[in-house]
Amino acid sequence: MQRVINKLGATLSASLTLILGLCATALVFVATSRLEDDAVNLDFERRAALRAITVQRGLEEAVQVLTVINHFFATVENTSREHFHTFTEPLLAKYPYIRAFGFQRFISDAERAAFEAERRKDLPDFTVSAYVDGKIAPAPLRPRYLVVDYVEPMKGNSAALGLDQLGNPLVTEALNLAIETGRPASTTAIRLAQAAPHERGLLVLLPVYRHGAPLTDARLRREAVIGDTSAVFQATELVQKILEGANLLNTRDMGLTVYVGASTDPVNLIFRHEGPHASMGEKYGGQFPLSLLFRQPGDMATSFDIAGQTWHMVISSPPRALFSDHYGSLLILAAGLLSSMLAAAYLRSLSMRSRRVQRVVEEKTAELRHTNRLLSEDILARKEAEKALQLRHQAIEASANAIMIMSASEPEHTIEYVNPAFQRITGYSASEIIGGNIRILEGRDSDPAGLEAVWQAMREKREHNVILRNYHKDGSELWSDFYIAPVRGEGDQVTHFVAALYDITSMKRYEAELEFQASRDTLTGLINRHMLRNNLDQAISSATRQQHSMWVVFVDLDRFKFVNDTLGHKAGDVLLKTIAGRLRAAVRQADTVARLGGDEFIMILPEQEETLLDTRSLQRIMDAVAAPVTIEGHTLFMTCSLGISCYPADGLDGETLVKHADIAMYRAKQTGRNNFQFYTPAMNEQALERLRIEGDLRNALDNNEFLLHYQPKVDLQSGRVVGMEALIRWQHPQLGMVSPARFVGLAEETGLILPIGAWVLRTACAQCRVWQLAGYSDLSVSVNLSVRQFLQKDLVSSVADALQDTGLAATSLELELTESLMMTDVEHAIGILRELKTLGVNLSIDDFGTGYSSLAYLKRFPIDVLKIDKSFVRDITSDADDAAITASIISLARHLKLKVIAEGVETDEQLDYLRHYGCDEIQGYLFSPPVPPERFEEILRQERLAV
Ligand SMILES: Nc1nc2c(ncn2[C@@H]2O[C@@H]3COP(=O)(O)O[C@H]4[C@@H](O)[C@H](n5cnc6c(=O)[nH]c(N)nc65)O[C@@H]4COP(=O)(O)O[C@H]3[C@H]2O)c(=O)[nH]1
Repeated sequence: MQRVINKLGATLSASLTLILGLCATALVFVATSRLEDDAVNLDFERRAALRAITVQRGLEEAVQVLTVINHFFATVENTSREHFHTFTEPLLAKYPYIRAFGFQRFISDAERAAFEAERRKDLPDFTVSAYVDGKIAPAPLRPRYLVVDYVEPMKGNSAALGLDQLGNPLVTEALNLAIETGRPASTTAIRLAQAAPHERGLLVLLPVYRHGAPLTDARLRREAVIGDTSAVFQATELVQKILEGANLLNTRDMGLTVYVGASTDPVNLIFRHEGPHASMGEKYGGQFPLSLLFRQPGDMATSFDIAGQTWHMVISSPPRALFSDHYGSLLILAAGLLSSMLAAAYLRSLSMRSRRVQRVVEEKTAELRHTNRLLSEDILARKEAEKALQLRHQAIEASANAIMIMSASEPEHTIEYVNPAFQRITGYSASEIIGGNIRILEGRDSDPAGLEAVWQAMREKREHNVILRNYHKDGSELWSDFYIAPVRGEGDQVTHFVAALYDITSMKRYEAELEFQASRDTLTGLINRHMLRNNLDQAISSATRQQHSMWVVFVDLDRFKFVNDTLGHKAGDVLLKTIAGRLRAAVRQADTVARLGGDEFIMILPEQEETLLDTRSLQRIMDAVAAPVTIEGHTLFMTCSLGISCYPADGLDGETLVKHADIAMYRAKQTGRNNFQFYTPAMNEQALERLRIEGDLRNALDNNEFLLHYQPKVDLQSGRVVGMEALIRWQHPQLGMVSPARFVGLAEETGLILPIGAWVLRTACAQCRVWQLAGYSDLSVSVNLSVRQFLQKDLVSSVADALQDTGLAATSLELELTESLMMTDVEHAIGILRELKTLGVNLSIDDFGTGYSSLAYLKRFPIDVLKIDKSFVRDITSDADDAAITASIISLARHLKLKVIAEGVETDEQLDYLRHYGCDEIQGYLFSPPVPPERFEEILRQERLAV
């Protein structure tokens, strides 16, 4: 298709070139031929004009000859025939085209005969004659005659003698004109009598006037005219002679026709000089088609007046010598045609050649293009490969991860390349590491198994991924996610290994931090419950391995809730942090201190070779907790209760050990707090029971299972019952009578102590009032207040309500508060106590001496009674310390003007001792245990009876 198009294009191009060439040639040719035409025409015009002017001048000159003859007549009067002959002879010789000179004379008819007669003297045949029917004959009669009188040369013209010219209108017309103008006048071409019939001549007349006659105007001239001189011109010869004389007839390059007259009427034709161009075809010599290419040559026609007669000349253009006239243009045409054709041919051949070349070029181009395409593709592929390589190289260089390339052939897998990140991550520069191997990153804690796995993978030429603990050049830990992969070269041979080392140190640190956080108690920084389990397991494992025993110590702060509720959680947190720090400081480094939550802590104290487990360590713990703590201006005196379980005796797993330590701690709580208790299996039973009764406790109040026992208080001076302490009892459906020691703590933990306490208060008040109304008006009742109750916001109002509702006087009510409760936050306690005192109730400190009561604070408490704890009373007779403490308390109370009462008096010795030291009241089994109301009433009655 392309070829066809090309071929067509070539042909078109050649044709176009030819056409263009021809057009250009034609244009040049036409322009040139026009120039040539113009030149030829100009030449023709010039030559035609030459001929015309030659003829005109020749005729005018000929007429001038007549003028000369006329002048002769005018000047020579009575000119004779001889004169005439003599005068005209040289002129005729000179102007051979003048056929004859003549003199015509006017004669009247009257004069005719005489005249004829006269002339016949010389010329016997002379007659006034005229053409009649084409023949010369005596002129018909007429008034006047213009008779040819003289004629020269006679030879050949003698026939004209005597001819009357007036019979010839042409002559008369010319004569009139000559007279009119005063100038020579010519006839048109006329047949000459003296010439052959076909010959035409001209008769030019110039009037002859009488001598001396005025000739100033036409009339005068008419009057004066006597005849005329004439010249007979043989028109054809005249023109011929004129032209020959000017050498203008020796060429036939142009035709020439001369007419006497204004038109080219053939009648007027007097001369014809044939040119070569009778017709267009002749004109161009059979080159008619070519003649179309040239501008048609025009004939030149010109008219002029000669002796009043219009002459007309037509000069035909000479035949066009196409090849001579248009040599240039034809040459241009030929050259143009030739060159166009040659150009076209050349173009065509060129185009053919060009087509061939083009075809070849196309083929070559296609091949080249194909090759180029392949080359381009190859280059592109190479470039892309290079680009990809460069990109990869740049990516590797820019990689945030350390990348190294190691030899696969070297046994130690020499490092051949490391990227910039390698130095940044490991601290080793390329120059330091290249040539070495990855062992440089290993350290004392590197995972041998992990490293060996990497080397094994390289030996087996496979990829491997492992988390390694490497080391930075500066010795710092460098955790890396290490990935290694073989690089295969030709023949699938492993030539290198590429290793990427993702620095996960910060991630590991973060993990460790998270782990730490996850293992730590956020408040205290101690390990938490979760981590405790691990530590316990490890400690158990260790103890098992070493066959050592181990203690698990459950530490519970006493009265922490009081702090938390009174000072707020913030203060509680500060307290916990302080205690945590103290606990940590109180034990060895190897020991574990964990916080379970709230105010509960677990300590793991493993036995060590050099330091065997000792209860002194427990005391150190308690002492650490007991040191005063000042928070927000409040000085707190905290105590704690410890429960200890021992591995392996009390349990073989962490959970059991903690549980048993908890039970023991609970036991410590039960036994008055601020002490430690070792776990015993019996405690376990109690704990189980505790769990059981906890559920029942919730319904006990609704089921009216509680009741109050009253223990009398006896005034030592009077020996009378002055009051009683209300002590709660739980009549459990299954367990029977349950001691408060078994459920009060639980009630306090569960919050049930509040409704229970309220019930106790109201019941006790009511009972006291009943008994007062029954006649024991001085009777007072004391009620224990738990921590929760003490911290209850509406404590004062609820107490007031109870008093009001029962009708008991406030002074008949004594509220017993524990020493440790008040000492936990003295200021707060003082505030509550003062409020209670506004009601008028009595306040006593229960269990006095068991806590860390500060005497300085004690005097600030608005209390009324100190109650010596039965633990002192119990041993006052056997323990000097207890006796001294008891005596001191009594003394202190007296000093502070407080009533002092001793509880748990069981023996007379105790009673004596107390009495001796001035104790005010006693309470104890010696007089009466706590008893139901009925029994108490009996005691009251018996006493009254005794009195
Ligand atoms: N060994 C011995 N013990 C004697 C003797 N005299 C009295 N007791 C016991 O000593 C305890 C005195 O009560 P507490 O110190 O207030 O100690 C009370 C008190 O703290 C608490 N409690 C009892 N009733 C209530 C109550 O209604 N409310 C509150 N918050 N606590 C109560 O339970 C604790 C124990 O109460 P109880 O078992 O009734 O035990 C009573 C009583 O039975 C004696 O001579 N020898």
